[in-house]
Amino acid sequence: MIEVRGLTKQYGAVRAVDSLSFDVAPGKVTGFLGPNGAGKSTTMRMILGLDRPTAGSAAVGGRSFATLAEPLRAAGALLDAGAVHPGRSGRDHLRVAARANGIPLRRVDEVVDQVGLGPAARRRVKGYSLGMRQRLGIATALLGDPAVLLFDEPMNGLDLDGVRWIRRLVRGLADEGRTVLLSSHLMSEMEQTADHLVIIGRGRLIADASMQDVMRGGGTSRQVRVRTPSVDELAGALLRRKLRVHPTGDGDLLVEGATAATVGDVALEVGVAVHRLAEDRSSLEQVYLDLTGDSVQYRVADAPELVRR
Ligand SMILES: Nc1ncnc2c1ncn2[C@@H]1O[C@H](COP(=O)(O)OP(=O)(O)OP(=O)(O)O)[C@@H](O)[C@H]1O
Repeated sequence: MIEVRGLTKQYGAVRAVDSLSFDVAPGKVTGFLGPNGAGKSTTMRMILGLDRPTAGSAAVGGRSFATLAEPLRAAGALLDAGAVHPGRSGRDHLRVAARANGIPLRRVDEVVDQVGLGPAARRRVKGYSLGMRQRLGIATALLGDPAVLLFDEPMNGLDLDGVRWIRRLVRGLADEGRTVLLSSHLMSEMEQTADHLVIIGRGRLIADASMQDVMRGGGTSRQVRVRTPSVDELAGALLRRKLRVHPTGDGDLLVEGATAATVGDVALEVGVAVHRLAEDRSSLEQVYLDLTGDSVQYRVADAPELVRR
């Protein structure tokens, strides 16, 4: 469990993180989203005790991370995959980290296997591709077998196989009951991976809700596509019910702000045949753009159910 309460970070004139409060629950993948500069990395660094908050607090497993003697056992993190001594082999890097944290050295080979670093573990980090650095960073995070994991953009630099691997890895870690906080700007990946979302903008909380609720909250752009041989009749009936209807180029109708059930019921009432009926689900990307766009303030006010407190 991660508990963030009133967390604030001021850098000179810039308020990078502004009174942020949220929990990251165990057994789930929590996606951490926000535009560039929103304060995600700063928040993660404060959770890990790497940056001192201007105000507020963050606790990992009920304790302030900075006070933990062997932090890698409490929480593992991938923050900056470049932050490894380039002259060391991956394996040596892991051995140093294990020793410093009282972790048995046999864990080194276990995590090397787990992340699929293979023989590359014995080569100098200097020659690693970005993908290999990401795997090494993740191996370091897993070393202490921690209950809490923070991954900042772990998919960066990975090819499709690597991205799929991360998806399975974080899912597996959450299914084992661990707390997983994952930031990524890859919306389609987030949509497939996260159970819960914390979305921030300009250092402030925009949404803290399940993926389902966030997607429902984006329901303003929900529309239904319907195909009928009686286009005019159905369009007329829908318009009489104050629904907005647009013909598509290929003979279907798009009905805004309605569910498939509503459109189906209207068709039944007026006795017209329906050959196809489908809800166009908004993508997380669209919902995210709506939430983090310039109208953020209004959207939040419009959708208070997306912020738990
Ligand atoms: N050490 C620092 N000194 C001054 N300003 C900083 C420092 N670190 C971050 N900032 C500023 O704080 C704000 C939040 O940055 P942060 O890196 O946390 O955002 P982010 O959401 O992680 O963005 P990105 O997705 O681009 O990594 C930005 O305006 C950034 O310029």
